[in-house]
Amino acid sequence: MRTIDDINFKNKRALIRVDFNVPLNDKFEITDDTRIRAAVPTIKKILSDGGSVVLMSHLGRPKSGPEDKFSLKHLIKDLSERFDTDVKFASDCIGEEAESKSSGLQPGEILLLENLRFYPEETKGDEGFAKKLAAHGDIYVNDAFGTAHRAHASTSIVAQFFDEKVCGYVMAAEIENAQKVLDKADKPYTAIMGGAKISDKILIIEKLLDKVDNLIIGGGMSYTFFKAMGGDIGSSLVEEDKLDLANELIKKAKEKGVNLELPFDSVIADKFDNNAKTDIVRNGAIPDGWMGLDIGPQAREVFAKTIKSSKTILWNGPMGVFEMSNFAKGTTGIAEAVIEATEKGAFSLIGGGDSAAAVNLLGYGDKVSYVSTGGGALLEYMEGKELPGVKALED
Ligand SMILES: Nc1ncnc2c1ncn2[C@@H]1O[C@H](COP(=O)(O)OP(=O)(O)O)[C@@H](O)[C@H]1O
Ligand SMILES: O=C(OP(=O)(O)O)[C@H](O)COP(=O)(O)O
Repeated sequence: MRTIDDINFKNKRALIRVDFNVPLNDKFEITDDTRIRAAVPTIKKILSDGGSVVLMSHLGRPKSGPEDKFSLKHLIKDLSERFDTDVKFASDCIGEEAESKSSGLQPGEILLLENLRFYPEETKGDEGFAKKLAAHGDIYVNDAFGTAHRAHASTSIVAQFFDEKVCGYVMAAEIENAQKVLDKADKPYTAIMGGAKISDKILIIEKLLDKVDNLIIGGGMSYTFFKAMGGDIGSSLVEEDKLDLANELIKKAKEKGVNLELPFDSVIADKFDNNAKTDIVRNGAIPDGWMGLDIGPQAREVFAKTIKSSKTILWNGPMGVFEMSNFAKGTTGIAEAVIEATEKGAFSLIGGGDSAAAVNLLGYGDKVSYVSTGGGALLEYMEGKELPGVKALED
């Protein structure tokens, strides 16, 4: 795959697909800038060549058109400070305003486009929409590893409109690092999955069962499994149409001799609030009106033991709603076990927007082997899949 180092960007406009899907608090402040920080060297190389930069990204999962909370305008101040320049902004990613701003860019200037997902055409991979995006640049750069598993207009379809298409430094480094584990994972190999994007990530489990010795499932992901086994989960997060698949996966794990660990207990709450009333109960026995928001103390202990005896660890998805301090113990406990294993020589790979945020928030970012900007993308790569965002650069 060609990289930005193969190109001199002098007087060229680079259209860069970045993954600036960063967590924001209720004041729209960035709470973890890992994904932005990661993209800085790519942007700086292009600017120092004498080129200009058009940045495009999604933020969150807007359902129907523009929504203020998903606007990329919230990132302008951070980017302007970071690059010590007035980053320009187009309040629509396509159309006259955006085109006039991108065509008027001077060397050294940066333009940020509004959230691509304000158009359903983005996730549908619409060719007409991709062509309009392509008009913003002379060279296409994909540096959005975190979104490389999506065959969307800006991550994959757009590439066909460029003679020059290359990957940025984030993409190159992520692939190189993930490849190392894919080629040789020392055993015992343990995958830890959690988080909230159940419908996406549960599909990855089957393939991972061929690779790992232990599979730990915690966080929001676990309740679909408990419901599938006939347990009571109250109003915990669940993916109703994945119950059969969950049972199937439990069976397959047994057949393949993989040690599947689900959390024995949960910290439950009577509402989705840090100040909610809480209790600790056995999983599968959550009363109506209560929801599981973190793994419980017994689960922490059992999971930690497995993790500490592992030689390769792949973790995506927090064990609970770590953003609220009362539901962060599970994620903290697991992070500490991962660090202990790493200190004893294990290779630990942690990925995902929120997982990276959790690890950095705890100040553990430099104590694990590698923090990836991708969660779903990393898991799909580790399952052996070709990522559409990477394939589009090779075609
Ligand atoms: N039990 C739970 N109930 C609801 N949300 C949860 C639960 N456990 C974890 N989460 C949420 O999952 C989110 C992260 O999920 P996900 O996007 O899949 O991870 P990542 O971004 O690391 O790939 C976090 O915001 C966290 O609050
Ligand atoms: O946050 C992301 O993925 P992740 O939650 O797997 O880390 C990426 O920005 C992709 O977002 P998407 O899962 O809404 O396509």
